[in-house]
Amino acid sequence: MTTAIEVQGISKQFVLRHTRSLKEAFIWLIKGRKGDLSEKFHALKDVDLMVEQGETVALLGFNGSGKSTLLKHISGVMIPDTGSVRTRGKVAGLIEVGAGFHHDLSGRDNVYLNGAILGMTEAQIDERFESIIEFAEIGQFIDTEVKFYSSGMYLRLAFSVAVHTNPEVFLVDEILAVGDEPFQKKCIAKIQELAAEGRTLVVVSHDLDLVARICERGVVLDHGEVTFDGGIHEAVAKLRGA
Ligand SMILES: Nc1ncnc2c1ncn2[C@@H]1O[C@H](COP(=O)(O)OP(=O)(O)OP(=O)(O)O)[C@@H](O)[C@H]1O
Repeated sequence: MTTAIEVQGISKQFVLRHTRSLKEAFIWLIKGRKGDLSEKFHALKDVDLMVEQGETVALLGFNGSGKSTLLKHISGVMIPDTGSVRTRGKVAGLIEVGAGFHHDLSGRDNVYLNGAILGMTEAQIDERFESIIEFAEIGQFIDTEVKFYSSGMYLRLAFSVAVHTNPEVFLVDEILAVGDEPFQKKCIAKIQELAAEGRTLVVVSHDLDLVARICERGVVLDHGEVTFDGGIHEAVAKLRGA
């Protein structure tokens, strides 16, 4: 088996409070700048995660447990303080929906811009363009600036571009909640199709019934630590406190 994602001992700290009162800063100065003036906390603590090619994994946990932070490390948009992340093959992430979109450009231009950011050549985008707008069902709005799109339209186009990059590893963060029901069904079907083709999938979602349908493995995070890693049904049961 080939490893698609290898996360080894990663930790990530965030600064809780950047600003301090003058008094606090003064005391800190006269005490010889001892300690750290900013308050920090660990969003991820020594997390290990090995995912084999073709595995479908759900990252589960309560709000603030570190799921999105871990996904951002896998996608490469965040760098860990310690530890390492390695991925094999093309990774496409639907993490911050339409993050690569430019508001003042049309849907069409954004398909090219976003497609290029996600590693497609112009010729590949030309070839897949019709299929991208067809899947997104954007139709006549393709030449409208995306700042006038509804959040659902934005999502459709972003999702469509991402799936058309033919990623080996597909990362999805809670985006399925944004679209309407028919589009959600279509996205889920597409995700299942990618999984059936042997693509690697990592999904973050609070919809436990949905992830149980899509994923085989569940990784539960709690305060930045992995507390369970195993079968999806057991992971869901753990989270539900069963
Ligand atoms: N850029 C950042 N700067 C400071 N704190 C951050 C940053 N990103 C995330 N955090 C904090 O890290 C913790 C973990 O956040 P994360 O978004 O990974 O949680 P999550 O498990 O995805 O939560 P949710 O289910 O609410 O989406 C939270 O307390 C969050 O406030």
